[in-house]
Amino acid sequence: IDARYKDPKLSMNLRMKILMKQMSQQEKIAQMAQINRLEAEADPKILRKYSIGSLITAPDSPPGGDHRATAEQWVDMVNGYQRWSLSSRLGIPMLYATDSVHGHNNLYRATIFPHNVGLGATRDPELVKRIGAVTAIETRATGIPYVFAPCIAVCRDPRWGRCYESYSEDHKIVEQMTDIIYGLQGEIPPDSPKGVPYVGGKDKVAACAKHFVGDGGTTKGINENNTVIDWHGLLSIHMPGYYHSIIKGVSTIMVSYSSWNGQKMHANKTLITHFLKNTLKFKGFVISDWQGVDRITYPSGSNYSTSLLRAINAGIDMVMVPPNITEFVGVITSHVKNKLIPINRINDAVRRILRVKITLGLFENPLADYSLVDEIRTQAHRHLARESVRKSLVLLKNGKDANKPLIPLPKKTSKILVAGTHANNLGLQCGAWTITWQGQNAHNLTTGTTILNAISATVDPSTEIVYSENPDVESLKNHKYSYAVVVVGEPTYAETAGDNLNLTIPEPGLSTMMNVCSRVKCVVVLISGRPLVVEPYLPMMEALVAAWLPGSEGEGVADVLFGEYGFTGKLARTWFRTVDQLPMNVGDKHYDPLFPFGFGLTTKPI
Ligand SMILES: OC[C@@H]1[C@@H](O)[C@H](O)[C@@H](O)c2nc(CNc3ccccc3)cn21
Repeated sequence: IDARYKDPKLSMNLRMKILMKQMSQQEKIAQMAQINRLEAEADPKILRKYSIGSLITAPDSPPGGDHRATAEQWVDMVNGYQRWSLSSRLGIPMLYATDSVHGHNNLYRATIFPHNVGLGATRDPELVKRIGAVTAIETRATGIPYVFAPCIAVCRDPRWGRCYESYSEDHKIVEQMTDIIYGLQGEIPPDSPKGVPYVGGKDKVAACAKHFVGDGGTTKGINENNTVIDWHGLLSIHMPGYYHSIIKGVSTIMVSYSSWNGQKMHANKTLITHFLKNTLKFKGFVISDWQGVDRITYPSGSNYSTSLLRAINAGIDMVMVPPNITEFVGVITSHVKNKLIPINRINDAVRRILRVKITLGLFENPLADYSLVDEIRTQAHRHLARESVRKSLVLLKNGKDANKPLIPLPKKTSKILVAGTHANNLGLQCGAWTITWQGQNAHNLTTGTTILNAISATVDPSTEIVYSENPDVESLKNHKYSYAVVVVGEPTYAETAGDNLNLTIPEPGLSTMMNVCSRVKCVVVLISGRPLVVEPYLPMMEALVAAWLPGSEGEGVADVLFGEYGFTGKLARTWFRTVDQLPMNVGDKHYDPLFPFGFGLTTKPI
């Protein structure tokens, strides 16, 4: 074995050449697989037998299945797999991946940031870059060098279950927010060749711009469905985020489950190879989504061999969770033998994968250590998340009489009511992709500060706080509350589970809001992944705040409610009146929103 490919003193191209020359065809093909870590857990020897390219922490599979696993346990788990990979013939390190889409959200105690819908409302790319840097540190602290972020979808219909993963309906905001890549990967040096992946250091991670392309433009927001739009529309709305990500050195790009004008993206050679690789000169690797190859056919997996042939020839370099590694290698080997997949397609894919691994320094530092575990959930990280929450909240109404604003709320008063399902529930305020894929309606899902905790910590000690998730009408008669904070909103949801055609405020939150606000001067804090139907209830609200999915640092909500800081957030999404107006986006000819794109009342800090 000529092991000089492990020598960081050699050039990237020389190292790749030396390595590829020695790789068997089977070892090349196995590099194109990203297997579910549970497959390797069941039979770790496959990591020695095949030179498997990558492993994924499928959502809901923390170390030992323990959702409260410590950072050290994550490091030990990742290193365990890596040692098996290093014991393979050529010892090519595997690339371990996870979804850190709003902080390292699979890690218990990690700092959880607002989901992208809130970050778009901050209009602050510099803030988002800092969020990327913290996310990289907390992810690397667990030994993981690759994340499936940022999602740069341009959500054009809030009925889409993933709309909260999109920064905005306006591609210009999405383009700006690709600055998160500088935080995740490090700032690409100015003399770097365009389109080439860049990762700058052991506290940085390889990023993944997703989901290519048009994921946010499907009909009625139906997840994984069809995006009907002409070439100009696709290029001007859904594509610009990818130019900007590539210029900023993004290492990988994930393909969308959706179709463009009836053609599955996972089989679209024109867009993946001719446009992304040849026209935009993207030099990192293209990865499928989970079973995205299987879903080329309906039912999923009904003709895996054909799906795999079409996906690889379309230009996909790495396949996320093939059914099993043996079949994956077998099927592709036979397609190559039968001249259905050209060997230079395999070589192109492997070169791209190795380029990212070498850029990451994975060969010289394949094993992680505990050196960053004390960087998790530091005060500095919590303060950044709290700042993000403050800047993401949008004040939509402040006073039935605009001359008598309710916010900033007085800290010192006799008695206040805090009500609502979302007032004291960390799981609900973080949303999905938190500890578990779908998230959980659980108070102590992870560590953090609920909105109730934050209010209690902010008001004057002499102020009495009454907390009731859903106060009964009796208790509201002859009340003595100076005002009420009513925190209600959506359940947690991910992907198709979040598709919703009516977008009403769910019960019991709606009733709680009506019971309280018809009797007590109230500010409603809406915890949601998108705009919801509020027009009929506006008159009874004294004030209304869109808080989106703020994450673990609930103090950011109290900070602006009580005037520690002023409201500055601006809508990054049009707030419709009724769902039959949808889709309705800024710039449309017929535009009659309840609150327009860019709307947001401001307040002065006290
Ligand atoms: O988690 C990996 C990817 C994620 O990065 C994509 O954005 C998303 O489309 C996506 N969906 C799944 C499928 N969901 C799943 C949930 C729990 C266990 C296994 C798979 C995986 N992934």
